[in-house]
Amino acid sequence: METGGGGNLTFHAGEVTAQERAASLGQRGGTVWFTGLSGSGKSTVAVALEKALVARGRHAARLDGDNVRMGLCSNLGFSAEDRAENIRRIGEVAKLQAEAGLVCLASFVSPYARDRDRVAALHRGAGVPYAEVHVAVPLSVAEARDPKGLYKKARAGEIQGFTGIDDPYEEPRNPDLRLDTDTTPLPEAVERLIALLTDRGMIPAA
Ligand SMILES: Nc1ncnc2c1ncn2[C@@H]1O[C@H](COP(=O)(O)OS(=O)(=O)O)[C@@H](OP(=O)(O)O)[C@H]1O
Ligand SMILES: Nc1ncnc2c1ncn2[C@@H]1O[C@H](COP(=O)(O)OP(=O)(O)O)[C@@H](O)[C@H]1O
Repeated sequence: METGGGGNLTFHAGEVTAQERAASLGQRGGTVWFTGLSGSGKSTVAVALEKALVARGRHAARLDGDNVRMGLCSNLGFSAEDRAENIRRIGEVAKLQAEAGLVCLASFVSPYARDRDRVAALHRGAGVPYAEVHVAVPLSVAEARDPKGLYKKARAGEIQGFTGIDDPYEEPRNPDLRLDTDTTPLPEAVERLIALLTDRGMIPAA
């Protein structure tokens, strides 16, 4: 894999172990990757989970599609190549946050399984806890919600390559959790996520 630096880079390790960091912070941290159609509820669920975690004295941070595309990824569009680069960059940032001991909540459409699998492999290769959550609703539900009016624009031909309309969404084959937000109320989704985070050792049991 191209690593940049013309082969002249050497990783500089720190002297704080993951165990020492976890003891200092009171949690191990990790990445929760939310994937799903626009309007499926990724951001809504991540915001509620972050609030619940912080209320419990846990350390969490969010990375969110629109927000990241306003800064770190402002040079990227929505072609398959740009989406791959978007997810690659965010995967690296999520891993850095998780290695620093945060519970990183990453909410991205991330429609391609290959891009998601790379992020999962990046974390697993470094021994960083990771969970993939499919925030799932039928397209008809996402389109009826249309919180930003984007489906309407896509149907009118004002946006091309919109996921679910004229661009693919590859459903996760084996997610760690599937949340059907048309039938799962938000508080129940948060409870199930806290149980998942605890099970994966990202946060200690209450
Ligand atoms: N063509 C197209 N397809 C999908 N989504 C689009 C598109 N154009 C703009 N938007 C808005 O951008 C948000 C998705 O950005 P992501 O970074 O999550 O996309 S991706 O993971 O790189 O596919 C997405 O945000 P969410 O609605 O929060 O998912 C949309 O608001
Ligand atoms: N149980 C639920 N969980 C999450 N969102 C829900 C739920 N029920 C209704 N919604 C609504 O669905 C919309 C989801 O929008 P958003 O969170 O921005 O989705 P995404 O980040 O996936 O694009 C919001 O308007 C939210 O209020």
